[in-house]
Amino acid sequence: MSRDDILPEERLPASLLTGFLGSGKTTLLSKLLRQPALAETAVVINEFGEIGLDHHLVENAPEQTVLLDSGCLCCSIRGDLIDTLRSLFRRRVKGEVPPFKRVVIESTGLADPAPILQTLMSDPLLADRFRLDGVITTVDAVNGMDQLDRYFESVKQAAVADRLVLTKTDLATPAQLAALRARLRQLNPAAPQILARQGEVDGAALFDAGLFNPALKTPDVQGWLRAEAYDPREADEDHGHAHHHGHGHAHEQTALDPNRHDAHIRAFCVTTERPLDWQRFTRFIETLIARDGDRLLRIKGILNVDGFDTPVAVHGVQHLFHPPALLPAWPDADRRSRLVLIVKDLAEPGIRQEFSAVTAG
Ligand SMILES: Nc1nc2c(ncn2[C@@H]2O[C@H](COP(=O)(O)OP(=O)(O)OP(=O)(O)O)[C@@H](O)[C@H]2O)c(=O)[nH]1
Repeated sequence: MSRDDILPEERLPASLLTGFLGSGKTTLLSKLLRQPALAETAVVINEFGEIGLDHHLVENAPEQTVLLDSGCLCCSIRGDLIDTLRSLFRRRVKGEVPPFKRVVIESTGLADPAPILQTLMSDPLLADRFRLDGVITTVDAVNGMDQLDRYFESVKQAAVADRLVLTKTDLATPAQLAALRARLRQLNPAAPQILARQGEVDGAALFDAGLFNPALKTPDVQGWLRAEAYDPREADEDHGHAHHHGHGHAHEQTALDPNRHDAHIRAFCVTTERPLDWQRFTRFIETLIARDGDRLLRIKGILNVDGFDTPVAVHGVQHLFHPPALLPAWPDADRRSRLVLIVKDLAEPGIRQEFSAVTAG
């Protein structure tokens, strides 16, 4: 790892828009694309049922939209996604498509987000040209509860989100909305919950969720990591645009109903004040990946590494880790290493213990 590993900011941001079948992805996207700030956006759509609406969207933005129609994004067509994104970039360079500044990949409602994220991270050409801006997950305010109960994919999509958009809020009762929000906050404490009606939301709340914020021209560690959201003392605080009336509903993950899929997911943050020995940290991560890679839905972190004046950012999805990036500066006076983990069927205390061992004298 060296300064050469600093991620180039000029790569195009790519957002993954996911969410259960019929949860309002296309409605949201078609409204978003009408916002001036998102005018220069290319869209890659994975068709899977409900063709009519998606075609409507394609008609709205013919040159910037590429349709992937070979089935479910998460299984066989990873190669297609690679080819599509590569070709989109080539066409952009040749001037065959408008010079888009960001990409949104709309996945099928049944997709597991992990392979899509891995594709962006692992294909060398794509990783040179695109950077993951964030995962945006739509959750139906009326049917979301039931979908979370019944489909583990739906839980996963919500758990790994950087932004949660609660759709169809015009149809939900206040009680439905409050219950869903509390559940989502427990599942994913860090993601701001944005309320949408007929796809109307402020695009600024959904994009630029990544580590590199072009507007700030500097890494936005807080916005990306949101490590404080995992602190139990902060758990009742309002995140993002959420308004809830803290009656103690979101704090302790221990209260999870064991019969729910949610009980398989843990989202937590491990921290340490002591600078980390890079080799020991690497061993810790490598062991974790080798043993539990399938269960690491997402890891993000900022590390204070012994011998480095500035922090190192790490980001991984399951077995795949992005090359660590040495950032130009610490964002503030807080020099603690912070590692956020979203895991499935992995015991939090065990990981905490292993992480402490990395930092033990
Ligand atoms: N009342 C109401 N209806 C909505 C809202 N958002 C979406 N819908 C409707 O819900 C249905 C599904 O919306 P889509 O945008 O097609 O959902 P999707 O997630 O793209 O669906 P798939 O591509 O099939 O997974 C459509 O009939 C939309 O008009 C909303 O905020 N309020």
